[in-house]
Amino acid sequence: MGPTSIAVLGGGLTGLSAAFYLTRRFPTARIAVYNSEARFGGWVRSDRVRVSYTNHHNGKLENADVVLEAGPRTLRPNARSVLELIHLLNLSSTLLTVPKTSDAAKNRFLYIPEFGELCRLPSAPLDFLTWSGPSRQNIRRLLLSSVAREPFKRRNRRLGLDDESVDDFMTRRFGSEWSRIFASSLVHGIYAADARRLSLRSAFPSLWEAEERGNGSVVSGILRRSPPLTSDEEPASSYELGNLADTMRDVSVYTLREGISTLTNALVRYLREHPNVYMYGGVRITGLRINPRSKHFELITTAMETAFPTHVVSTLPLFRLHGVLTPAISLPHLTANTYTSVTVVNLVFPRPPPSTAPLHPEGFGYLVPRPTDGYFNDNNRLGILGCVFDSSSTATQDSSDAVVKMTVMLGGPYASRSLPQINVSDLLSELSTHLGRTLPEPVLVKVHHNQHCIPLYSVGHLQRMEELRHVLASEPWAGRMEVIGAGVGGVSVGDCIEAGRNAGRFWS
Ligand SMILES: C=Cc1c2[nH]c(c1C)Cc1[nH]c(c(CCC(=O)O)c1C)Cc1[nH]c(c(C)c1CCC(=O)O)Cc1[nH]c(c(C)c1C=C)C2
Repeated sequence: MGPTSIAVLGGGLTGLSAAFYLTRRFPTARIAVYNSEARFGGWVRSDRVRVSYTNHHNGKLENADVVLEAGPRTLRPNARSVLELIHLLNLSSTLLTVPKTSDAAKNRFLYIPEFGELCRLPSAPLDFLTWSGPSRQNIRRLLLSSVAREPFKRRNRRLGLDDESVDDFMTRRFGSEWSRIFASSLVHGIYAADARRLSLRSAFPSLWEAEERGNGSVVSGILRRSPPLTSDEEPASSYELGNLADTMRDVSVYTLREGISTLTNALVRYLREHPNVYMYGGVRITGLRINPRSKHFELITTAMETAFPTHVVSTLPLFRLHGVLTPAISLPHLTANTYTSVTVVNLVFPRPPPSTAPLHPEGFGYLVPRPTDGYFNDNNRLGILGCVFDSSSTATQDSSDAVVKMTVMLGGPYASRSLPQINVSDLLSELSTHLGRTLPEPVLVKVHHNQHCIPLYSVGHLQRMEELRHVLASEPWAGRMEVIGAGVGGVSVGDCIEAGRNAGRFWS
């Protein structure tokens, strides 16, 4: 029987996207979205904030309205699911794009404490010829020697190995120093996690495939032409993009005028206006069971009588779903992964006059690799994972360019340091060391502690999720409940929306 009443558990990006596409797929079904917080949107949180301060150079009172993000801040144009949603929700006019040729797109930095300065990463192979900066020899040695030697290294994947950590994979192919510096930084920027614990096949499946394609060499595999679409990939033509494919030509990243929340707010508006959709904000799920005789779902919440949906889409973090299931119907592997917590600190500074040095080089920002002796030493006291130079890419959101905004991310694998209490003067002093200049007093500091915001896919995650899907397809679930979202299959905005887009695809 097709769904007549669908419960969507979770009102973050995945839950809202799922509800949106379910209204299109099952226009007559009753759809209820349950969100534990009164505010929908989950980790996506953009705020427009007014800052007022006295300009010390001319004594004038200055005002600026700036958009600050507590979660994702820029989007990549290759995620078609995001573009489709922007098109379908009529948000194209709010797009702000960053061209591939801009400094924000080309200049990415690492802060490697041993080198004591920001090191720009090459953005193209020919960059090595014109590359400048005091650390270039060190980076060139590290980057080039390992990458150039890799194709000549013998195949060294152990027979029968079906997953390993990102760090083990990178060390095997490129060496331990390369892995510690580059792989750990990349993993900090995406997963805010320890590369020694993250599953390569879940986080970077294309590298695993490249190694196979390159007969053991990742570099050769990348240089070889990619295979055609795999059977579970959607052809580009199945997305309704309007003219967004053209708009996104030569775009590196993009955002929306009022920030990424523009998307979640528009979804909430659409769903609230839809007659068959019921939005329950500030309502927690406390229990989910299946009546053994009728086989109907029984959903117990903090707000209302028990609900009896015919179908359920759970977008809850897996450990939360585990907490609401009765033991009789518990599902496998829901507690196998831990979730990472990230403290996000938005900083707004007055822009220094043009005659003085800028606060930071133009660019995307920088990442800090794992310290040589791990996460529990004193080299990175505050547990800084990286810093984004927001003004380089999203200044067009703001009412004035008299201010500079940046965001520092802390915590993740430095677990014990990701505490909500941040000592701002310690933070500024550490950032000043990274940037090689003394930062002025910020005119605004905003701290968000994102507790358990990103799942850490441990080795074997893909296999475990396959087993979970298998159990959900059999009795008593019989395919009537789907478990989707960042906890299962991909942490990016595109992955979350894609998962929502596919919700209920096989219900008829
Ligand atoms: C709250 C902090 C987050 C950290 N990672 C993510 C969030 C929301 C999720 C994430 N970040 C990136 C990706 C890659 C795919 C994508 O959709 O772009 C994902 C899933 C990459 C990324 N990391 C940072 C930025 C600004 C971007 C996007 C732009 C780009 O790749 O050019 C910065 C950053 N994020 C985190 C840290 C520690 C960090 C540090 C500078 C954790």
